[in-house]
Amino acid sequence: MRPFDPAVLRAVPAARRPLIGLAVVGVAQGVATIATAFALAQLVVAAARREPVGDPAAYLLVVLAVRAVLSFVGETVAASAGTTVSGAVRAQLLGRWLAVPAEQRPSPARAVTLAAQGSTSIEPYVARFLPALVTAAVVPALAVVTLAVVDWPSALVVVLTLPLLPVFAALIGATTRDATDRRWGALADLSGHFLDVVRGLPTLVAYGRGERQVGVIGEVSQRHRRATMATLRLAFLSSAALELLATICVAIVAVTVGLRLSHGSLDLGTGLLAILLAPEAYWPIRRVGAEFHNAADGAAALSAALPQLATPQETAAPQETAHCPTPQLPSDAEAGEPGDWPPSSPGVCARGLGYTYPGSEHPVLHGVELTAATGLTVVTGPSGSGKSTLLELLAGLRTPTVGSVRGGTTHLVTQRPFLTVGSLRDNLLLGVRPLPDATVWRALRQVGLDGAVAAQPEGLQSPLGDDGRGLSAGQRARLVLARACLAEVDVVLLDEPTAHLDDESAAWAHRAIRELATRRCVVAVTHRPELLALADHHVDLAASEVTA
Ligand SMILES: Nc1ncnc2c1ncn2[C@@H]1O[C@H](COP(=O)(O)OP(=O)(O)OP(=O)(O)O)[C@@H](O)[C@H]1O
Repeated sequence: MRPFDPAVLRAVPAARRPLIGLAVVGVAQGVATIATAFALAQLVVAAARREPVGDPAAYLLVVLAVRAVLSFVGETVAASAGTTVSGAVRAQLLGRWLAVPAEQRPSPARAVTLAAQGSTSIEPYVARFLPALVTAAVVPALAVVTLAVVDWPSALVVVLTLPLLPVFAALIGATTRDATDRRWGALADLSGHFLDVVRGLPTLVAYGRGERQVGVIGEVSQRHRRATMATLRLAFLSSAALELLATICVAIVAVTVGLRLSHGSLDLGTGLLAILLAPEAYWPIRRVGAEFHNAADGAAALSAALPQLATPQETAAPQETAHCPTPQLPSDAEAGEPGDWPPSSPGVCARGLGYTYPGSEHPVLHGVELTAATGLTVVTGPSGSGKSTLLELLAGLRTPTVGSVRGGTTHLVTQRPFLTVGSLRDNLLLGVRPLPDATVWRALRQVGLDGAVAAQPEGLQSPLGDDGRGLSAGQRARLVLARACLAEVDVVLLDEPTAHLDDESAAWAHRAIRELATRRCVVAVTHRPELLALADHHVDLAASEVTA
């Protein structure tokens, strides 16, 4: 975890302008700070010597006005930079995770933590810590150079004592890093556990195990609380330590200036300037130390996000590849090289397909051959034989360990299809271009859901809760089947589309799938013999062979 990693500028292009803006304002504020010390010293000297104070006072007012304007601009630029960068990181993370195969994505718990709280914590890091870092880089240097010109003994004291602050800050930072890492680990555990519990809550309640989770979540939360309190204790202690050290250093400068003033070896103006400039050399570094604790989460989140935002890793080359003919059955002679295959060509083809989950030693799929064109291809096999994995490979969500997949655009209906808060219409057209109501009703009719939707007072505009709340499991299954019918893709992949349906609803759905297969390539995983009976092609993963 570095205070600032320039890789951010490469990985998040949207961060460049705001961060450059922060640096420019920071330098201008540094110059204005030094000018204020000069103006104040002049005014005090003029007043002490009973000289006219009009000019120095006007000069001071102008400098203070400039500082006020710069401070306003600085706060505005910092606030906008914070939201811009944190929003850009979140958007880029989500875009990247959607673009890469599942095995290159972080675990759901880590992804949720990084995209939600992690990205949010980047905001204070950019808005508060980075401006402090710029000030710490500019103001002390300007103060020391100015001191060296006007009063070199004071400059010498500052140069000798100033490095103590970063050294202390670095020592404290190293301890904070461990505490922050522990906190992040506890937070990821908490998020992951909470996500699992919320997902499995209906099952846990059904089996009377819901209450037990209260204790488990309580225990994980306590771990997170303890880690947070440890970080806070460190933050308070380190701020106090840096404050004390800086105060002692300024006092040393002040005492030496005072002694020389009383000896008459230093004039009032120079002594005053030295006393005004000395704190300016220390406070920016103190502020960095204080802000670092507020921003430690953001810095940790950014360093965790940066590798994810790096240029896409080369996906592992398949160990062996096989020629994949066009699935426009059945002529191999018509097939070009795989690279010649137009992406929008209907159908999908897998050759010598094998897949091993990361971290596992045993392949789930091995040597699967499948060629599917317009029509219905049914995949069967015992539970755990890799049917869902095969659909994810055909959809391009996973990269085959062995073999190759070629195919047109796909629409995958998983066993846990995504339904979101919104109207029925929104959910039906999710990921589909806007379509007229008549087309939507036709799709609903095909799956036998038109009656239930028409019975709702608001029809297609009827609201739906998160995860399809408001519909039965069977209605949800038919809704996502209707959505698949509306999707303008080459290949529709269905994972047990009628698993939760009664026989009558299943018959509706089977008819809809059969109708869809007259114009699309449909690959359906099922345990239902009725759907198998409608298939044009059959892939049995138990036997790992194709029968027509
Ligand atoms: N994310 C994962 N990481 C590791 N192993 C996994 C993962 N998902 C599935 N598996 C394993 O891969 C195997 C095949 O799983 P898959 O879900 O593809 O089977 P399936 O044939 O669809 O089963 P079912 O008919 O019960 O739905 C199983 O042994 C499962 O434990």
